[in-house]
Amino acid sequence: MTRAPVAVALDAPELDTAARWASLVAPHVSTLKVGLELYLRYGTEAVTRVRDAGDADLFLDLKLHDIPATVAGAARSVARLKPAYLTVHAAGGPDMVRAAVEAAPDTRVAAVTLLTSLDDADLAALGVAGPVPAAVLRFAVLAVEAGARALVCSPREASAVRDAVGPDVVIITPGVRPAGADVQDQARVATPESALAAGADLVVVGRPITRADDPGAAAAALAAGLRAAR
Ligand SMILES: O=C(O)c1cc(=O)[nH]c(=O)n1[C@@H]1O[C@H](COP(=O)(O)O)[C@@H](O)[C@H]1O
Repeated sequence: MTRAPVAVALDAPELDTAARWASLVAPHVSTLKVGLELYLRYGTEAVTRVRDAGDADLFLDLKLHDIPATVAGAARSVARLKPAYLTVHAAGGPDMVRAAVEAAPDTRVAAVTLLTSLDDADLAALGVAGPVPAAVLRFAVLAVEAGARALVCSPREASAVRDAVGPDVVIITPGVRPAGADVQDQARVATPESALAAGADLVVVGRPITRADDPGAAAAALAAGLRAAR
């Protein structure tokens, strides 16, 4: 059975916990995501342990955002780990995105458009021209023109982003919640089924799976829901 196009966000303070989650969910999902919480504490050991725990693609979510030379150096530092995906912030600008792409040729650099925790009021307060869907499209197109082969946006923008960037760019959507689940700090959310229907290739789900009583069962249920919807 093919595994569901889901990246489980292994956001835990302890590597043992993340490795346990990885082994429970990996039979059901395509991708395991190591983010800042784990990587800043454990470094490359986090990647090695998660890989050993679960056979799945590795998504390294470091959200790099700095001047181009610094991001190139950072991307080079982790490129040897050969993650399937590495995130950078599109807001760093096209030169920065290009620097990451060139420094990590064997990895799909994924440009984060606008964090899924932000809404129109946040954009106004930050002085970023909105509304959200227009800003996401702007960042998406700039990042793809700079060489990004993957984009991160919320499911709500996925369809417009797909129309703008074509079929070859991988669209990744966090801000995903099964119907009725607590949205927590996410502002722009949708269900996993509607994210895929809108054109997402990979949905990112963290707490609804990892904080469930049985993360393996939660991942299996989510995967089954996606299969049924397709
Ligand atoms: O790059 C990401 O993965 C990301 C981008 C974004 O805009 N929003 C977002 O939530 N994420 C990540 O996706 C995961 C969402 O986790 P949950 O809210 O627990 O499902 C976290 O690991 C976030 O760091």
